[in-house]
Amino acid sequence: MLALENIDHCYGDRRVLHDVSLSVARGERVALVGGSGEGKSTIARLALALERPSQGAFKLDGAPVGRRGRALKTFRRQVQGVFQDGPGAVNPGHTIGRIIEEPLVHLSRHSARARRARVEALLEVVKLPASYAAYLPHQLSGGQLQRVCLARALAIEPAYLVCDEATSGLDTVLQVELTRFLADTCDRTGMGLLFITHDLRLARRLCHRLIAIEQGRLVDDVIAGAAFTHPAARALEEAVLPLAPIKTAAHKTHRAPQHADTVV
Ligand SMILES: Nc1ncnc2c1ncn2[C@@H]1O[C@H](COP(=O)(O)OP(=O)(O)OP(=O)(O)O)[C@@H](O)[C@H]1O
Repeated sequence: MLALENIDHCYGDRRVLHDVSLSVARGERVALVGGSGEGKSTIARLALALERPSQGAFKLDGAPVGRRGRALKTFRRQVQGVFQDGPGAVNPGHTIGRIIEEPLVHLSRHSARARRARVEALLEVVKLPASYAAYLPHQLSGGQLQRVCLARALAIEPAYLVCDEATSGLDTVLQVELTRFLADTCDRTGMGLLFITHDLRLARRLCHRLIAIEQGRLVDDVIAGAAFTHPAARALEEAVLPLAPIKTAAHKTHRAPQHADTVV
């Protein structure tokens, strides 16, 4: 179990998280949803031990997470993350193959040959040609780099994965394929997933449980099939864009040309 317990978090004298308690069990897929600036990425950074909470406990399998050295390395072997900013998350001077291989070098005992085979398999998983292993990051699109970051995070088969808007830069077909792959991985390996997103539909499709955050407070926690009850969470649900075009005054005055208007 990856668990944040009664977390308060401050930047300077500004408190951005208030008494947050959130846990992800092995094999469980939990979505954290909320609007912009509500505290989702802060929770992602805390869950990945990239920052330490101002107050409260952070535990992995019941034990407090170590702050440095071997304890932190053990944590990194178990918990990996993917953020939205693909280009910012990779070394621009390293090849794609080296980037994906990196956690295997530091956190596993794979031989060089086994690492190369794993890189190839991971590229296939994220729908990139094996030849991309030799490319540099600037030769890939933002969405392709996003997939490289996902491959890197999955390389050591972590026990938990934290995705912060990790599929947001991808087209819908790829999003569906990769979320299906993530779900399969969780079922197959028992990986726990904390999936942070603005996209409620994606969250409901992928996750067992949905947690809503507003102004640094967790305000709702429901199973995927159930409706939210808190007004802020319901507002997220209702804020889905309608399929019809938005009607403006200009729509009314600028009538689209009818067949009869057209001079042939
Ligand atoms: N390093 C920082 N220093 C100061 N304030 C910060 C820092 N990081 C985040 N904040 C503040 O914490 C609050 C929560 O930010 P956070 O990035 O966690 O929100 P979010 O829900 O992930 O937003 P978005 O969906 O827009 O990425 C915001 O008010 C933000 O300004």
